[in-house]
Amino acid sequence: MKHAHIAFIGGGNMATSLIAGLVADGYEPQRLIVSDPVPATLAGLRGRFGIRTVADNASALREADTLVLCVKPQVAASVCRDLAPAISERIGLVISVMAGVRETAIQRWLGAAIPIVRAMPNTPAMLQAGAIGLHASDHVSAVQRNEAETILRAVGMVRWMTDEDQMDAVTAISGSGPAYFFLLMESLERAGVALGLTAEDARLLTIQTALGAARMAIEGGDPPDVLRARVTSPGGTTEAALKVFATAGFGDLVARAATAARERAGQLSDHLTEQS
Ligand SMILES: NC(=O)C1=CN([C@@H]2O[C@H](COP(=O)(O)OP(=O)(O)OC[C@H]3O[C@@H](n4cnc5c(N)ncnc54)[C@H](O)[C@@H]3O)[C@@H](O)[C@H]2O)C=CC1
Ligand SMILES: O=C(O)[C@@H]1CCC=N1
Repeated sequence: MKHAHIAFIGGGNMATSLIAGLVADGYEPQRLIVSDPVPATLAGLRGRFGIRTVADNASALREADTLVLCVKPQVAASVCRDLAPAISERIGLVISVMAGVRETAIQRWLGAAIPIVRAMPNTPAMLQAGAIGLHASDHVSAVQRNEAETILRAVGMVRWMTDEDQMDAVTAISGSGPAYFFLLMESLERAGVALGLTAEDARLLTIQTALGAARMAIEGGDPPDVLRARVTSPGGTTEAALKVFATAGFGDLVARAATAARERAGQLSDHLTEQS
């Protein structure tokens, strides 16, 4: 399949992750263009990937047939309104990765009846190990869904959501999720140092353990509770540690954290929907 010409509006962390994944997947860099107001950001992207860059958003659209909105939700309205006059019929698809920004709001700001697919990737997309939730409304055709899926599949595993509200849950679980695992790694590493390991040993043992556990969960076919039980010898060390987690309400804490993330996505959405 011939690759789309993709224009990324905003060249920050998420755009960089997506571009890294697409280039690694064989996308021709010349088919990718990024606009961002920060010259150093553009220079970094050019140097790293050999893609094209521009400082103003409208000129990024000149040759593009697909637009990927990668700016912060807080500037979504002004960026989309400024883009509106540059939207032509050649743009067949808009993909938004913005957390908590509804399709109807994007449609309204762009002022054009243009097919919009919402995507919620995460930063492991840069290693093509992303977890991505997608949602499209009924008026997005199968061909357009397929195109969005092809782009996002280049950077990870894709799951379609039937209800746009579920995108806030995806944001809370996998969009923000890498940060939760990094927090656990940081804490385990610190604990290792407190228990007498060198900083280097604590870090390497922690991250290799995270990789090994993730690979077992993905490749082994057994669910995490079965894998956990296998590590936990009766009366042993793991049981002693897990009792501390259970007593402190670890499961509830994780649920509360995820709920806070989902509520924040909802707040962003309510706030942005009010902007005309
Ligand atoms: N970082 C993450 O893990 C994830 C982020 N997202 C979403 O991706 C979007 C971008 O987030 P990040 O990349 O993390 O933020 P970021 O701050 O790294 O990138 C945003 C970029 O937009 C640029 N920008 C600011 N104003 C602009 C304008 N008027 N026109 C064009 N570019 C402009 C900034 O210079 C910056 O490079 C957000 O909406 C966020 O909700 C979604 C999934 C995961
Ligand atoms: O923290 C955020 O708002 C974005 C969305 C998901 C990950 N990062």
